[in-house]
Amino acid sequence: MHTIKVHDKTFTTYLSEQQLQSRIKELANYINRDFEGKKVVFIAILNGSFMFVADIFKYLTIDSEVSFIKLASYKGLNSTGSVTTAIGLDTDLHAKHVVILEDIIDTGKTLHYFLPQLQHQQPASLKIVTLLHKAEMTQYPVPIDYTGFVIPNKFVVGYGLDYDGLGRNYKEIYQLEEAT
Ligand SMILES: O=P(O)(O)OC[C@H]1O[C@H](OP(=O)(O)OP(=O)(O)O)[C@H](O)[C@@H]1O
Ligand SMILES: Nc1nc2[nH]cnc2c(=O)[nH]1
Ligand SMILES: [Mg+2]
Repeated sequence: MHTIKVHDKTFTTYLSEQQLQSRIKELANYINRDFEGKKVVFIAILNGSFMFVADIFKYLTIDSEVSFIKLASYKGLNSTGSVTTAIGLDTDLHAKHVVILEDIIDTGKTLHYFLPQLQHQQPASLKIVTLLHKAEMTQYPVPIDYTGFVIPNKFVVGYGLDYDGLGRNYKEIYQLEEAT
């Protein structure tokens, strides 16, 4: 088991690079199958999703556009209770097939806040992909269509996910060590 230190906290390996990459390839294949012959606009939610989006995109074989938006709700280890939009949507989604790409769905607040803004544009279809889902924490209903891994209620970093701005630059995902 490998440990890393991010700020004042210690994290241990939870998902290896190999586990992540093979699951991401599977997710891409489901999307390729389900949207065969269609064009899809992927909406990537920054910052956390940047590595996931870069990797899943390499496995897509359908016509794929991408548009980035920046939402944030977390400070340190906890949800702040409010979601802010720092970079908004610049793409018209009317009658398009839209797929949201998230790194993690935890309380569900971020997407619960954002989904009505997308639905308002009346896309032809709207699906959600998340690499990680902290299922036992999700209090806001979010209709997830594709999940990489259901994970326990422990704070994770790496592979795009941060703890107070740091820790995004790892190929693996790490879990917070319990205080003893
Ligand atoms: O389901 P929720 O409880 O809303 O949590 C999920 C959100 O939290 C993280 O973003 P964060 O606010 O940390 O912003 P970041 O991606 O810029 O780190 C993550 O990328 C999701 O967007
Ligand atoms: N880095 C990180 N961001 C999150 N946002 C919501 N849950 C988490 C988590 O466990 N880790
Ligand atoms: Mg964050």
